[in-house]
Amino acid sequence: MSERALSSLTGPVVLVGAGKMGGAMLEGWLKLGLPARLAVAIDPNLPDEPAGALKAKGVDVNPPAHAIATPSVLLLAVKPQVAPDVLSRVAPLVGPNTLVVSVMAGRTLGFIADAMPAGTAIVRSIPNTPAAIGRGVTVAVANGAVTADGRALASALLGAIGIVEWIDDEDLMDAATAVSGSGPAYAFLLAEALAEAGAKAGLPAELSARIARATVSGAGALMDQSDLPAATLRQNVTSPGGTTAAALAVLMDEAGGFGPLLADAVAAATRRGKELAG
Ligand SMILES: NC(=O)c1ccc[n+]([C@@H]2O[C@H](COP(=O)([O-])OP(=O)(O)OC[C@H]3O[C@@H](n4cnc5c(N)ncnc54)[C@H](OP(=O)(O)O)[C@@H]3O)[C@@H](O)[C@H]2O)c1
Ligand code: PRO
Repeated sequence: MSERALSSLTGPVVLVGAGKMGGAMLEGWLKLGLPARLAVAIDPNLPDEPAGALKAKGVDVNPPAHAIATPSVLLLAVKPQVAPDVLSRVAPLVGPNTLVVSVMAGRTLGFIADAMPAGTAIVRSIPNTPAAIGRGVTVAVANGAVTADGRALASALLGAIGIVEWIDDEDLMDAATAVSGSGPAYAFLLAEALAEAGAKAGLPAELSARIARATVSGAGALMDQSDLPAATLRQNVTSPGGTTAAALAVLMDEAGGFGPLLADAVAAATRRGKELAG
């Protein structure tokens, strides 16, 4: 995190919901220089182990509300389904200079604004779990109350855990959630399904799982380090008349292949995001 971003923090960064996503983000910020004295985590039923790990790093975990200074940043990382209750509880913490950053799928800027004091600066974002290793992708949109400084602070915080793509049209958030927010699950499912397919083809199950996992992560790493388009990397594997071409004839079938299946999956996730808007 840049020194400029850190120095703009006059109050704490308060994390509401220290689960998988919020916990990974806080971890990333601490690693990148956020002083633990500026980190507060609110998660009333956080199990002893993660709570102890945060406390050991100096994070203030579940302090009484009256002991929390007005936050510079309030990060909302609870499940969208509990948002109405949780937002009404944390709204009194918000001051005129607090930047509220949400990572909740579906919940709109308007919904969050309605729960906060009038004029609150809000960034709605959707990160993904590779954030835990600094390789996240976050898509973000700001409401009209976010100043240039607020956007720079959000960029620094979200950029500390990977790349950030700002959009102006909030209507695109549910589709972005379906692609990059949920996307890591599709890649992990590919590794699982490839392992099962290898076992069905006669490989010992554990060997199949090992080589499938290493293949999916190796292909991702190759794509990361290459400037070539994904299609070219695919073509580089595909010898004319060879084994890959035989597999791709199935996977690239226009009616039943990967393309239409993934389009259906992304459409389903996009619809679910709109339902979660409430
Ligand atoms: N996981 C992802 O890949 C991902 C990606 C992008 C965005 N998101 C978004 O991130 C948010 C959290 O998802 P997650 O996967 O991290 O879920 P999670 O692991 O369940 O984290 C949510 C945390 O919030 C806690 N919580 C519940 N009620 C609370 C309250 N009143 N005050 C403070 N904390 C409370 C939960 O505790 P209990 O377990 O005790 O209920 C849990 O520890 C969701 O809105 C999701 O849409 C997730
Ligand atoms: N995980 C959250 C969900 O499944 C949001 C994107 C990834 O709803």
